[in-house]
Order: sequence, then structure tokens, then C-alpha cells
Amino acid sequence: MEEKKNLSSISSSGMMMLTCMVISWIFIHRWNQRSKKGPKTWPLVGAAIEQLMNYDRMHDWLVDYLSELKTVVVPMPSTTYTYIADPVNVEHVLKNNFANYPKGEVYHSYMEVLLGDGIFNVDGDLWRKQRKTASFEFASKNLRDFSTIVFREYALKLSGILCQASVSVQQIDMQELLMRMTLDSICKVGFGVEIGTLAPQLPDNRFAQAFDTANIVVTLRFIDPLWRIKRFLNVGSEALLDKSIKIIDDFTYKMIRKRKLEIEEAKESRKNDKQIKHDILSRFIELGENPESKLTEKSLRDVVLNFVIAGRDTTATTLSWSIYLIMTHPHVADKLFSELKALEEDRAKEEKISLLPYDPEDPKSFNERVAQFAGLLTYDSLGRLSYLHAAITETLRLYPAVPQDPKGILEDDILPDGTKVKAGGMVTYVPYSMGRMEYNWGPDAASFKPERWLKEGFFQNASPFKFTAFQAGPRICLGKDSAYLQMKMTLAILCRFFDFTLVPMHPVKYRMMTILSMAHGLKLKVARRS
Ligand code: HEM
Repeated sequence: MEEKKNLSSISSSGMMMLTCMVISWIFIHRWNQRSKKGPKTWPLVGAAIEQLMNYDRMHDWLVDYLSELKTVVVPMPSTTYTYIADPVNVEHVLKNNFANYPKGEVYHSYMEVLLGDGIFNVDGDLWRKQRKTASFEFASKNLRDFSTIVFREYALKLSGILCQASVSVQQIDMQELLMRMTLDSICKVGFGVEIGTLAPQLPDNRFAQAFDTANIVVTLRFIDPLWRIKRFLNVGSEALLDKSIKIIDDFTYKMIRKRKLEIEEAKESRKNDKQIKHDILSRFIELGENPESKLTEKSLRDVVLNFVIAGRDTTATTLSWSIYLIMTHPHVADKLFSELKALEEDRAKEEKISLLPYDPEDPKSFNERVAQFAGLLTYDSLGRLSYLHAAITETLRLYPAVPQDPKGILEDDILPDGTKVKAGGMVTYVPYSMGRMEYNWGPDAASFKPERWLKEGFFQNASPFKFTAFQAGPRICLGKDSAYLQMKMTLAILCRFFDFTLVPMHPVKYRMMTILSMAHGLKLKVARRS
């Protein structure tokens, strides 16, 4: 009995000692960081708790730290994230020492389920080959001309839906409509397939919903240490991901089969090769006919999904933020309207046509007039809209569609500002923070001012290492010109013919996913204007 008592008192004093040691360890760990700038860490878990607690506002959490520090180091349980906002560091990572900062294994393993081995998710030869094939396509004048027609046609469809909503005094979710428009156009321009999600009755869009869910869940993996266990057990977010991927794959493989069949039929009917319309997908399908290319059905699926994420989400979210910012800055809306009216008159003179008189109260004459205006918008005439170009660029400075972009680290390195980074960690350049830093843009960095991009009325670009919305260096966005073309076509039509107001109390804030979309959409009321 006595022996038992002694044993239990030894074990409880042992426990106490252990607890004291752990508390001292935590205390010393925290004490050593008392003057540290940047997120403070805890033993073992690093800064994961603080990052998790700020997950929904992570971009602004980083803004707070980066405005003091330019480089923020965030240790996590299994790796270290280094966030950079100084253009000198960004140039080092994206260009000068490009080979040391690939997408990397970690990023690849997190995103593989959605992006597979597509251009966004690979390095080395696999990336180079896809970049070469896609660059070829993007450089073609055929694609540019075809895109102009498609973008105009779909912007007009959207305008028709807005006109109808204004007649029936219905509120709309602009972001949702824009996502439909950009999905339809990337499928048409990129894969030669008409999917019609922007039809007036707005058909059910299971693919888009599944795609959004998958995007949210894979982004969560970057800060969820339990995701591999969840995937193994197929529970929670990972079970949802699994379901979404099945829907996505089903849609994508059907589209590929359809396109292959069309190409076969075109060949059989002996149309010469020039008559088979070239798009990104058919270029890859043709490549796949050569067995040495090692392109499989799965590779084509990856091509499609990478271009959907590239072409649909980025453009639609930028358009949504642009409309929101223009609408909430009336002096910008007025200047833009004047620029559009001036272009309309100049173009009518050039084409020697008279502009149709119309009554905004009469939808028929209104729609005819919109269509006439759209017909005047060509690739060249859109190029003259400097204020519109500046307004879109200013939107991307404050609300970049890709708000942060992580890179792997192959070998230990020292960034130009002296920060040491270790092999196996990650360096992330942060367009969202970079656009809001006074040390990058001056004291008015937080204000929406398209004028900052204009010199004597003409658009002036900034260094791509400071304005990083399209990345920079060898992996700079391939679709930038195409995206501007679509955004300018759409905004020219919408801002010339409609007034927008936010539905009262509608919350406008971002959602945490790889793309900076609006968490609750953009609920608006629409009115036709003369
Ligand atoms: C506002 C619109 C857009 C923005 C802000 C944007 C931004 C970006 C960014 C930040 C990247 C780098 C991603 C990374 O490697 O981590 C990127 C890459 C890319 N973008 Fe865009 N993008 C836009 C529209 C488009 C469009 C419309 C297309 C094509 C239809 C496109 C095609 C691509 C491709 C193919 C890459 C991969 C380049 C490579 O890895 O070599 N983008 N884009």
C-alpha cells in the first residue's frame, strides 16, 4: 500500500516536472520572439494557429505584416513560407534565379487532383513543351480575330440578359453571369465547343459549381495539416473534393470526345486542313496523334482544366471587381462613359454610318443600338480606350485575380534583401499586398485611381516585377492580351449602356481560393441608360 502511494507520488511529481518543462519551453520560445517583427510562432506548430485564425482574411493579414516588413517569414509545422512584396526580391525569384524557384513538388502534390500535369502545375520539360504549343496558338492572328468575334457575341448575350433583368426589375448576380460568359468563351475559343451556359434561361451549371468547390478545397490544403488523412479516409472537405472531381472529369472527357469526333468528321469529309478550325485543344489533339508525344486522354483533360482556370475565373473575377470599383467611384464611371461616347461617335464617322436613335424604355430599339455599338468595337478601336485600360489595370493592382503565388525552393538561397531561404520551403510573391504597399505605389496606394496609369492621356505600363498581376519572367501569363481584349469588349458595352447599383446590405468580400473571387457574388440592380 505504502509502495503504491510512493509510486503515485513519484509519477505525479514527474508529471509536474514535465508540465513545468513544457511551460518553460513555450515561455522561452515566446520570450525570445518578444522583439520579433512578423507573425510569432509556437513550438512545433510554428505560426499555423495565427494563420488558420486569419484564414478568411489572409490577404489582408499579409498586407498588415508586409507593409512593415517587405518580407515576412511564416514557419509552418512541415515547411516555411516566405512572403515577398519588394520588386527586387520578386525579380530575383521570377527571373534572375528562375531555375531555383519552380512550382515544386509540394505545390504539384496539392494541386494535382485538379490541375494534373497541366501547364500551371508542372516544371521542366513538361512545362516547356506545353508553353511552346500554347504560345504558338496565342501568337496567331486567326485566334485573335476569332476571339474578338466570340467575345463580342457573348458580351451581347450578357447585355441581353441584363436588359431583360432591368425590364423585370430583377436583381442579378453579376459575378455568376460573368463566370458563365467567360466559361462559354474559353470553351469556344480554346476548345472549339459551344456549351451555352449563358443562354437566357441560365441552365444548371454543375461543372462550374464542382470546379469552384474543388478550387476552394485544394487551396485549403496549403494550411490544413490533416488533409492527407482526410483524403485517405475520404471524409470532410476531401470527400467533397472527390465528388467534385468526378463531375469535372465527366464534363471534360465528354468535351474532348466531342471535339475529337468533330475533327475526325472534318477530316473524313476531306475538308482541307485549313478548314478545320484551330484552337488550343485541337492543337494538342493533333500533337497527341504522334505516339512520341506521349499525350494521353488524361493529358488532354489536364490541358482543358488548366485553360478553364486560366481563362474563366481570372477574367470573370477581374470584371466583377472592375464593375464594383467603377460603380462605387462615380467620377471614374463618368470619365469612362465620356470616353466610350467619344469612341462611339468617332467610329460612326469612320464607318460613315449614323448611330441609331433609341429609346431606353423600349428594349427592342435598345438592344439594336447596343448591337450597333458592339459592331464598332474592333481589336484596334478597343486599343484606343486608354482610360478603360487604366481602370482595368488599376482594378488588378488592388484586386489581382491571382492574389498570391507560391514557388518551391530547390536550393538554399539568399534573396537580394538578405533573407535566407531554405531548400524545401516556399517563397510566395503576393500581388494583393504588393499593390497596396506605399513603398511600391506612394501614399495613395490604397486608393482606386485609374489616372495613375496615364501620362498625357496615354496608358503607361509599370514594371512587371512591381505590378505582378500577370506574374513576370519566363512564366508570365500567356493570355494577358486576350484577357484585356475580352474585358475591354465587355466593359465597353456594359458601361456605355447600363447603370449598376449594389443591392442594399450585400456584402462584398473575397473568398479564400487560388482566384480572388467574391465570396457572396456581386448582387446588383441594373438600369438601361441613354
Ligand atoms: C485578368 C486575367 C488574367 C490574369 C490576372 C492572369 C494572371 C496569371 C498569372 C498570375 C499567371 C501565373 C500563374 C502561375 O504560374 O502561378 C498566369 C499564367 C498563365 N495564364 Fe493568365 N491570367 C489572366 C487571364 C488569362 C487568360 C484569359 C488565359 C488564356 C486563355 C491565360 C493563360 C495563362 C497561361 C496558359 C498561364 C501559364 C503560363 C506558364 O506557366 O507558363 N491567362 N496568368
